[in-house]
Amino acid sequence: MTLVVTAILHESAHAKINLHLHVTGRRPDGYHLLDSLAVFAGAADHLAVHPAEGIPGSVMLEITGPFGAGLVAESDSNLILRAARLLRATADADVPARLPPLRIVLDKRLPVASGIGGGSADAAAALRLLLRAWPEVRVSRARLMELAAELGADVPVCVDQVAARMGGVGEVLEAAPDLPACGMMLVNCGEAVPTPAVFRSRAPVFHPAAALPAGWADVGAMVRDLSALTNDLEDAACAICPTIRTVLQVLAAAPGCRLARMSGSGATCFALFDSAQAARDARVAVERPGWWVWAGGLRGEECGAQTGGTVGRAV
Ligand SMILES: C[C@](O)(CO)[C@H](O)COP(=O)(O)OP(=O)(O)OC[C@H]1O[C@@H](n2ccc(N)nc2=O)[C@H](O)[C@@H]1O
Ligand SMILES: Nc1ncnc2c1ncn2[C@@H]1O[C@H](COP(=O)(O)OP(=O)(O)OP(=O)(O)O)[C@@H](O)[C@H]1O
Repeated sequence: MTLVVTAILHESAHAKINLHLHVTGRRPDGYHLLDSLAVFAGAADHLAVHPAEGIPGSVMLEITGPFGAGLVAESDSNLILRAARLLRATADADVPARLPPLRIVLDKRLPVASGIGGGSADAAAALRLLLRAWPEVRVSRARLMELAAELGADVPVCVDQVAARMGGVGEVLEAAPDLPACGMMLVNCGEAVPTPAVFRSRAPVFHPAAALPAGWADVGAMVRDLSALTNDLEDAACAICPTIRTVLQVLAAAPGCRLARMSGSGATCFALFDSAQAARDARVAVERPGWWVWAGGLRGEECGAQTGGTVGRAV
C-alpha cells in the first residue's frame, strides 16, 4: 500500500457566465428559483495537486495568483478545502487513513465574489482533481452532483464546465441550446459584491423561465433572443455597486459589442462579440485603471488574455 501520489495533476476552473438570469420564484428556505443559460469563458483559475507529507488524507492549500491575496485570510473556509472535507467524509470509514496527503496550489486568476463563480469553479475542480488523486474514494455521478450542490448553488454546473440551462436553485441542469462560436469580454470594476446581499435587496418580482430555441446558427440570432431576456439581479447589484452601470455603458459602447449584461450577482459584466479576435480588438477601448479585463472566446475556443501571497492551510 502506498500513500504517495507521484504525478502532479492539473485542472482549470473556468469562469461561469450567466447569459440571462431570471428569478422565477423563491423557496420557503429563502433560496431563489432561477432560470439561467450558463456558459464558460476561456478565463480560468488553475489548480494543481502535488504529493505532500503529512497525515494520510490531509490536504494543504496554497494560494497564489493576482487575486490570491484576497482569499488568504479566509483560507480555512476556502471552497477547495470544504470540497476536500466533504469528499473525505463520504468515503467509507477505513478509507481516509489510506489516502495520500496532498498539497493543492490554487493560482487565483479570477476576481473574487464577482458573479462569475470562481469559487464554485475551484470547488468543482477540486472535486475532479481529488477523485483522480484518491481513486479509493468512489462516488457515483449522482452523489458527486449532490456534493457539488451542498458546496454552493453554482458548483453543480461547474462540475462539467459545459454550457447548460440552470434551473431549481442552480442544481437542475439541462442541455443548453447549440451555441455559435463567439467572442466575449469580461470586466470587473474591482468592487466585491456579496451574492446574499444582492438576493436580499432585489425587488420581490418574478419572471417566467425563458423560451429558448434548440440552437443558434450565429451570434446575431443568439443576441436577438438574449436581448429580450434579462439578468434580474442587475438592478439590485447596481444599487449596491453603482460602478456596474458605468461598466455596462463602457462595454455597450465598445466597437463590435453585440450585447452587454451583468453576470450572476455581479459585479462582473460581459459583452458578446462576433469572434474572440473582435473581443480582443475592442479591449483597448474598455480598459480603465483598476478594472480587470479579459477578452477571448468561450471555453474550448480560443483562449484570451487578462490584465489585472501564498499561504498554507491544511484540513
Ligand atoms: C447568482 C448565481 O451566481 C447564478 O448562477 C448563483 O445562483 C449563486 O450561486 P452561489 O454563489 O454558488 O450561491 P451560494 O453560495 O449557494 O449561495 C449564496 C447565497 O445566495 C443566495 N442564493 C443563492 C442561490 C440561489 N439560487 N438563491 C439564493 O437566494 C442565498 O442567500 C445564499 O445564502
Ligand atoms: N476558492 C475560492 N475562490 C473564490 N472565493 C472563494 C473561494 N473559496 C471561498 N470563497 C468565498 O466564496 C465567496 C464567493 O466567491 P466567488 O468568487 O465564487 O463569488 P461569485 O463569483 O460571486 O460567485 P457566484 O457567481 O457563484 O455568485 C467569496 O467571497 C469568498 O469568501
